[in-house]
Amino acid sequence: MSITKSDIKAVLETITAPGEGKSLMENNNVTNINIFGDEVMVDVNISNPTLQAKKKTETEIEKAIVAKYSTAKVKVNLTVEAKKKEEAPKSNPNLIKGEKIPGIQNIIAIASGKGGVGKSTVTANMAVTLQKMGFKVGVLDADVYGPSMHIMFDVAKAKPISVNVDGRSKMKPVENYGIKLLSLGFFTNPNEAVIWRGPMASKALNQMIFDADWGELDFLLIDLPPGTGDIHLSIVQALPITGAVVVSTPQNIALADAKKGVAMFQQKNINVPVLGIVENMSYFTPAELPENKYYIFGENGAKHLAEDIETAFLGEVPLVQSIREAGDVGHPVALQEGTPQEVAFKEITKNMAAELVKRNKDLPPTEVVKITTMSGCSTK
Ligand SMILES: Nc1ncnc2c1ncn2[C@@H]1O[C@H](COP(=O)(O)OP(=O)(O)OP(=O)(O)O)[C@@H](O)[C@H]1O
Repeated sequence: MSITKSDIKAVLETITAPGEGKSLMENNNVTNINIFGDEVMVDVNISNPTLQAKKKTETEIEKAIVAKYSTAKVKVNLTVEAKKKEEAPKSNPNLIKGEKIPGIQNIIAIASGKGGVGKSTVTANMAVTLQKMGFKVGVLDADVYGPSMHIMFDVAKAKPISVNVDGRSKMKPVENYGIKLLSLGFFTNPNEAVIWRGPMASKALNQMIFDADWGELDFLLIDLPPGTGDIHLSIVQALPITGAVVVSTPQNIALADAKKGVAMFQQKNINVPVLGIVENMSYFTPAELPENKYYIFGENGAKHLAEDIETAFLGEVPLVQSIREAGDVGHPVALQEGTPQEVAFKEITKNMAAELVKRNKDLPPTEVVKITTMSGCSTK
């Protein structure tokens, strides 16, 4: 039986180049196919210049064709050419346009300048609240320093399985409380310290986004690592983020770092809209004195910061024991009904969604940020 071009096209329909999101055929990566008897020559152009991406694409093409047509002698001519950047609209010269990830409507990054301010707690509870509002929600734990989302969702021992989607093998997110979750924590040994460098982290995250079976999502929340270093730039560089939420306590030292976090997203070459600031641990309320408020870390600090830097203030979360306990046992407080904590997260989430609607009306989609000169994050 002789091999035809349409046979080869059908095989190439099942392969995706790393980071492209669509099959080689759908994405117009295949520029030419020539067949002489058993010899099959495929010309492919991809936009990811890493050696790994090139090797992976070549090998997958060869393997897939030979698996179907065992006598085929396959030659892949692979070239790399970054896709041309669309011009930003004239009225908004600083904005970067971009491509969305198929099936995922909004990617929200949750960040904090300082560590331990409750970024993961806010992410988990915002995810639960969005799910209760009827949205389809996914969470990606990108905290390279200490992933915790698998614990907060009570799936610490789970491992994502591999599933076949349209002939392609994909990672299936673990699900609990109706929320899909992928975490770097699923792939690391809890007893071993893992040092992720920027390019490694963004590669792992790329896979967790593009090679995962997220299905249709209204929201994908990304729990970023604390801080504003190179690793953040690598992550932001790898993903088309719709908007960012910055979490801070009212304490001066945390606020100074939160300001840096906001500034990072607002950098000209990153340009991710900041949807607002959440103030966590605003005041302490003991369970036995629910009317009392003790402003341990200062009062209204994040509210004032939001005013200063003209960013929305999304709301405050009190410091209460039940929030910590709920996180530890893997049952976020937002799952409760009618408690002050649940109401606080509902308010914050509604405000975030309102800011997002404004953002989506006013701005074009954010492009995967392209940074070429930043030291230590040479992922491209
Ligand atoms: N409002 C709150 N009330 C009580 N405990 C809280 C509150 N917010 C967070 N915590 C607790 O504080 C600790 C740190 O919170 P969390 O892990 O969410 O912070 P983080 O900013 O994500 O930390 P990291 O910098 O390690 O990523 C956790 O034990 C959490 O349960």
